[in-house]
Amino acid sequence: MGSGQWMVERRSSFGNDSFPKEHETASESGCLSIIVLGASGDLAKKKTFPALYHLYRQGFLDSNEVHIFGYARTKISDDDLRDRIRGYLGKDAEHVSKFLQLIKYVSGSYDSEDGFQLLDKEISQHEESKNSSEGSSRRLFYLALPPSVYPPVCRMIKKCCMNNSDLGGWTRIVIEKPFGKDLESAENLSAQIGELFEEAQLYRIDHYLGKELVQNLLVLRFANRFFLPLWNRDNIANVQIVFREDFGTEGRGGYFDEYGIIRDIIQNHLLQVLCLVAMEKPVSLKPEHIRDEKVKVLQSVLPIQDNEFVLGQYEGYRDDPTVPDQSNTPTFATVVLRIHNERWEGVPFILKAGKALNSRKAEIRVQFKDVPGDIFKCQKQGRNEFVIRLQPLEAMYMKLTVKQPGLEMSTVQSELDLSYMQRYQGVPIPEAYERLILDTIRGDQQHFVRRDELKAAWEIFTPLLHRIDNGEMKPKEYQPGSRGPVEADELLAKVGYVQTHGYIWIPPTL
Ligand SMILES: NC(=O)C1=CN([C@@H]2O[C@H](COP(=O)(O)OP(=O)(O)OC[C@H]3O[C@@H](n4cnc5c(N)ncnc54)[C@H](OP(=O)(O)O)[C@@H]3O)[C@@H](O)[C@H]2O)C=CC1
Ligand SMILES: O=C1O[C@H](COP(=O)(O)O)[C@@H](O)[C@H](O)[C@H]1O
Repeated sequence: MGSGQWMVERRSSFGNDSFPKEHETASESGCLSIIVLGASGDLAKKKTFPALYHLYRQGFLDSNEVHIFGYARTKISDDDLRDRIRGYLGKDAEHVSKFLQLIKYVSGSYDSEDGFQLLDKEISQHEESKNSSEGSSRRLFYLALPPSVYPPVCRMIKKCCMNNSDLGGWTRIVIEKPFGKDLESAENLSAQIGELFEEAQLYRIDHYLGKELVQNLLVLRFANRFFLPLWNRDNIANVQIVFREDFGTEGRGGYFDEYGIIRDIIQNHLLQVLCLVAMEKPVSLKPEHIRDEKVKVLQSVLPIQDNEFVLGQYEGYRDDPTVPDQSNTPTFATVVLRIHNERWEGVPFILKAGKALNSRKAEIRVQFKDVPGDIFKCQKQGRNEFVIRLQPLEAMYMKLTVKQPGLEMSTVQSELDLSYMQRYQGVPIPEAYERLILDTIRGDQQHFVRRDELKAAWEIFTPLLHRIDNGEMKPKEYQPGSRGPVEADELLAKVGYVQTHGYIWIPPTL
């Protein structure tokens, strides 16, 4: 699908221009209701409400016009909900308690009209209390719920909770991943939701797109002359996009076992990062132009080869009582993707993700080819590598060979280092959810996954996932706290990644 098919909402304050400009928020005048569905759950408590609190603290949510509603089946009072989330908000008791007063809880089921009619009544009362003219109010529904209930919840919202939008008001829906389990189920989900809402009303959130250094990727690539001529198959040997966690499934074993590491991390978070690393320059920064380019890259990915992936499961994973004893679910995977286009033919994109490994970090490693005609005989010391550390300790560093300081003419591996903590002292880096929720209020879909993008992403992984689901693949066992299965390192070497021995990047200290 091309950009022409996507309807843009009339009152999207920033969606169509390059960078959001703070002053443009002033044009949003109707009162704003933010409804967190699944308010009793883990994501709501740990991410959604804290993000809303931080936006409130920074003045992006004005208490004169915003009200927040929690909705779930659990029967609790407003104060019970406030007590559940208080501890996740911060230490400033006065602001925390003012924020909590903005929250009201409504209990109801996800598939019957009673609860949603009650919710609508509460929202309308809030809108009336703010003298918001009908048609100008804004309603943001955040589905912090398991995907199985998205269709009934969307039907109920459509039936009971829509507001008029004739004076610039809107109703928007934020949907959490996983968006389906394979191509068919994702398309099915998209079709059901698509019958109810326009694409411009749907915000499929992938929180990796809200991370500071992920948001920096397009600037880095397209605003710096350094990178333009180098960013291609002539110079780059391979690209790794890596996610590691040093803990296991931690109480989410039941959820995780149904999905596995490919659906939980690789098909969404890492693939989104790949798109931004590999896509061509968009015509402009309009969301549709960017998303058009992302779709093109995804559609250029070749089928995954049998000898280009390794699956793993950490020892002890099945001890979790919510995980079946015979579970085949991978907690680790390395998958090599090949992009069949002029820029990337022959360059392996290695996506690696694992739970219970030896460290917690997410990074992109762009490894350059060897310098031809090595007069310094320095090639064995390692290749140039450009590393973008997404977390923790956001940084970009470029591993390069320099003369060893001193009288001798010898070479050593060193780095050009842009560590954010040192370079941007005192500048807070916003949480991904904070930024993305603000985008939804502003109507900027740039950092959200479009329906055709989602389809193309599932097309890449569905054949492999089906083979895993059918029990055709047995993951290799690895020790918790290790690098993962040794076969994964062997695969890396086979596709051309050259590990630098004896060099470790040490984040600078203040
Ligand atoms: N937790 C996390 O860190 C992350 C979560 N996500 C995604 O966000 C969404 C919410 O996640 P999370 O908060 O962890 O999920 P939870 O399992 O905590 O579910 C959220 C709420 O949904 C209701 N619920 C749970 N199971 C069902 C069910 N089978 N049928 C109907 N309602 C149910 C419960 O509320 P009640 O019973 O009160 O109605 C629950 O409090 C999911 O799609 C998840 O994949 C994405 C990234 C990270
Ligand atoms: O979506 C998910 O992400 C988290 C990791 O997020 P991060 O921002 O801490 O890197 C992961 O733990 C979880 O399994 C997954 O569902």
